[in-house]
Amino acid sequence: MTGVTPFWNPQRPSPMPSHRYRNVFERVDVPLRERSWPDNRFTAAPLWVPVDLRDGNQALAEPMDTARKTKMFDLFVRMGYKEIEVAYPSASRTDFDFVRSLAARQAAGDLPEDVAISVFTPARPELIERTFESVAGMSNVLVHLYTATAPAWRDLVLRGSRADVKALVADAAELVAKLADRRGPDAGSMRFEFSPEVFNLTEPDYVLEVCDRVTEIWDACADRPVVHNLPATVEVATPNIYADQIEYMSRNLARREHVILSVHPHNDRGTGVACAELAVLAGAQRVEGCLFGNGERTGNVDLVTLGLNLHAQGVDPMVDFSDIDAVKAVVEECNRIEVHPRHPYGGELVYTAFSGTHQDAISKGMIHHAARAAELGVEASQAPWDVPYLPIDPADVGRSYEGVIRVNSQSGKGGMAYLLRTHYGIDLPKDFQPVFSKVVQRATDEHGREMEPKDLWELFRATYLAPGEDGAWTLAESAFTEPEPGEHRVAAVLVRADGTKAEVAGSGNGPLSALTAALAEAGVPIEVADYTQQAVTSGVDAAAACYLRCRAGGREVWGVGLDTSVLTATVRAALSAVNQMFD
Ligand SMILES: CC(=O)SCCNC(=O)CCNC(=O)[C@H](O)C(C)(C)COP(=O)(O)OP(=O)(O)OC[C@H]1O[C@@H](n2cnc3c(N)ncnc32)[C@H](O)[C@@H]1OP(=O)(O)O
Ligand SMILES: CC(C)C(=O)C(=O)O
Ligand SMILES: [Mg+2]
Repeated sequence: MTGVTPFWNPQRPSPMPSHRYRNVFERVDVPLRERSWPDNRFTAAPLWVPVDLRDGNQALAEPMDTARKTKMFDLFVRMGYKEIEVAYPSASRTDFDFVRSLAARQAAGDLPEDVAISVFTPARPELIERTFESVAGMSNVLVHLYTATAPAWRDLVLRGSRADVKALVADAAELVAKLADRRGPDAGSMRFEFSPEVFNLTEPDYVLEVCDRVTEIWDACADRPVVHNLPATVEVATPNIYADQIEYMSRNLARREHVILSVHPHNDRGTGVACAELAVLAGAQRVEGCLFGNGERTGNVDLVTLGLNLHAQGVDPMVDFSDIDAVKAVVEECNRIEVHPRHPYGGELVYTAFSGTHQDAISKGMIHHAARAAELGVEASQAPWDVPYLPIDPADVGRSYEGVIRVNSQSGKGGMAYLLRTHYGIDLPKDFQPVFSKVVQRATDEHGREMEPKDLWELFRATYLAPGEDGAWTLAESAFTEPEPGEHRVAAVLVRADGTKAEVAGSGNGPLSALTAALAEAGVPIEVADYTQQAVTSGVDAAAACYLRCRAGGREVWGVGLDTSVLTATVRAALSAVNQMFD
């Protein structure tokens, strides 16, 4: 991209001082000229590690107490996470005590043996020692050591040269190894993780050197592989750059077969998920993140989105999201932060269409899906999913179809027809849908609000059913007979709009034509252009629905009747039309 504005682009320079920031290429040059990640594909889930109880927790205005931490930890276990970062034990008594509470639970056999407990520490001897105290007696522990390695952090925060920072890390790694040895042969198993904080802004040759030194100190081997976790602590570049950085490390790390390559993207540019996904394609085997993306500033990468992105591509995420709302409720309660209604997969509105064309497509897609499941002889929940505009079946994550279509002024006929069909068992004839849709549009334009299914039903009832049931023109008495096969007669008392009565009779080749003949005799002639009768299977208290497209005096109206008997539904539909025509 050049800075020259082409003739077709009328945009002008903004008043913002963009020149103050450096392009990432000036800061990190990854010596990778050919990459394999663009051609790689997902075939299996990486190891997911939730860091909500440490990284997410450190970003909360009110950090979690033991009760909230326990609730979230138990959720992770239920969901199937096998490695959980639980605390920064040297940071606070709360964090330390929480680890001790897990130690007690582990001793009591109340923690699954295959769940590793990770604790986080900076490269400061007294804090490392405190961290080891917190996990005394525990097994299946991961000690996670970190130090920033990027130039600005070396110069401004740690105030040391490349060699100084490497020595700081090496000393800390040695202390970790020593304290682990001191636990003795009977102590439970312990593994190690190292994070060069701000990896993504660190010179590739230097970060490789630091990581390799740690690998050596911790003597990475088949029995005790080392985790190297490469964070995008502050996201600064497009995801392809991060992928290049990860592929470079994956290709060049020493004892690669004994290194578990992990990533830890944050979301400052809003591309944390893309970074994590490309990093996995580039060789990462493990991903740290938080549920719904809580974390410092714009958050850690979102493990819900990552997991369900895999699910949506046919790859098992190996973590249970089948009750997403239960997961969300715990996360919201523990973090005291609400999940946005548009949040991928878990937001309240993400399986909902308000717009007409989307609703039409979803409605058709759902009918097709049900038919396909029947054809294959499988449950709808097991049939291949191809419903337009819904990347996954909401039922996979425990959502009902209730909110999939919601009607407002942006909606069309498909949406309201879907709601009447699914909530009230009423399947409006195709030609009738645009007619009622106009009525709905008028109402939504007027009040500007959403129409819930019950509002829609009320509008339908008031517009079409009420005129046939208690409109101004009524049939006081009626007797339908069939003296000969195919010859139908009706004798009735019609009460006119002004309250006067007329005795009328009519005959025809069916009850409806007999009735229209009688109505014509009474001065309310309607010509039936279309007749649709339908069984109602659920929703309303009626077995039959009748729809009549009627004409009179150059006008056309639809009469609708519902009843347990087909004949009464037909009579009501005719009166519905009469009352709309002759009001
Ligand atoms: C990217 C990340 O998420 S990193 C994790 C960040 N998380 C947190 O900070 C939450 C918990 N932290 C805390 O509660 C506190 O910071 C504590 C208890 C750990 C330490 O508190 P304090 O001793 O008061 O130190 P403070 O927080 O000011 O830390 C700054 C000092 O640590 C040093 N430091 C920071 N990170 C590291 C590290 N990874 N390794 C070694 N030293 C470090 C700094 O250079 C600075 O040293 P200086 O005082 O010599 O200049
Ligand atoms: C893994 C640690 C150091 C971290 O949270 C980060 O760098 O974002
Ligand atoms: Mg982080």
